[in-house]
Amino acid sequence: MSGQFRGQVTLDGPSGTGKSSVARAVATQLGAAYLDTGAMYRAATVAVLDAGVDLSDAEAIARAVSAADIQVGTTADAELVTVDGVDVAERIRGAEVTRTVSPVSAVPAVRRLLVDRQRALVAEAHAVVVEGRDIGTVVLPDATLKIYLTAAPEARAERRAGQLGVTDPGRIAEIAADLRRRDEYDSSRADSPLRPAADAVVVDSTGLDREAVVERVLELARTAVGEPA
Ligand SMILES: Nc1ncnc2c1ncn2[C@@H]1O[C@H](COP(=O)(O)OP(=O)(O)O)[C@@H](O)[C@H]1O
Ligand SMILES: Nc1ccn([C@@H]2O[C@H](COP(=O)(O)OP(=O)(O)O)[C@@H](O)[C@H]2O)c(=O)n1
Repeated sequence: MSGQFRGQVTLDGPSGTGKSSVARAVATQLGAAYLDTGAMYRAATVAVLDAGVDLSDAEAIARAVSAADIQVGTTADAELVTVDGVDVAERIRGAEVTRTVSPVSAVPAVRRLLVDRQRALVAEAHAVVVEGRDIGTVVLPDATLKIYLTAAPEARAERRAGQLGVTDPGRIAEIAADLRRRDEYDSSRADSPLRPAADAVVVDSTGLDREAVVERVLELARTAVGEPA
């Protein structure tokens, strides 16, 4: 970038495609803020689990989320996630939250609440990279650049297994089944389903390493603001 980047870059896509790692690197390179909206839905899930509400009761879920003080950081180099003042950065990555997050995030009142907060956080930044499932379609429909990241299911399961330090083939197959279940849930919900925005650039990361994906997104960002790629 010759000057300072100003604008919004959105990264949506299924689990394990590289959204978080790519978004963080791109934000750092652009000198932009970074928002992990998945961490917000995961933190909301912590609040729901701790409130002990019935997971089939959408109203009770929404009440628990709106009663909680959920804070997330907006810088790429440190993960700050708290619920009612308690650091939950590790807990939100655990199996219990991962299993429960899709039903919680399918509740429309939860989405309204968190989308409002996402827009407020983004409004504070001159440049921002935001990752999630509905950022290009719903949260920031006028973003400067929209990326929809995909990768073959096997690659995604292997990456997630690598991240968790899992090598056992049986466990890798379970991880693949979990990813599939969550993606189906996220793609088929009525409110803000996972899908590419009409004007998103689809980037398939299957045969690319992380650095190549980051470079591709940076090129697209330079082009989007009228600089030579
Ligand atoms: N292009 C890539 N090739 C191989 N591994 C990757 C690539 N992009 C990301 N990874 C790794 O895959 C894992 C999952 O990436 P992550 O960014 O958490 O994905 P997501 O946010 O989409 O779930 C991480 O360990 C990350 O370092
Ligand atoms: N903008 C978003 C971001 C996440 N989510 C939900 O939150 C879950 C966790 O998101 P995440 O980005 O942390 O998930 P991973 O890609 O890291 O597995 C997703 O499976 C969705 O159910 C959402 O509904 N909308």
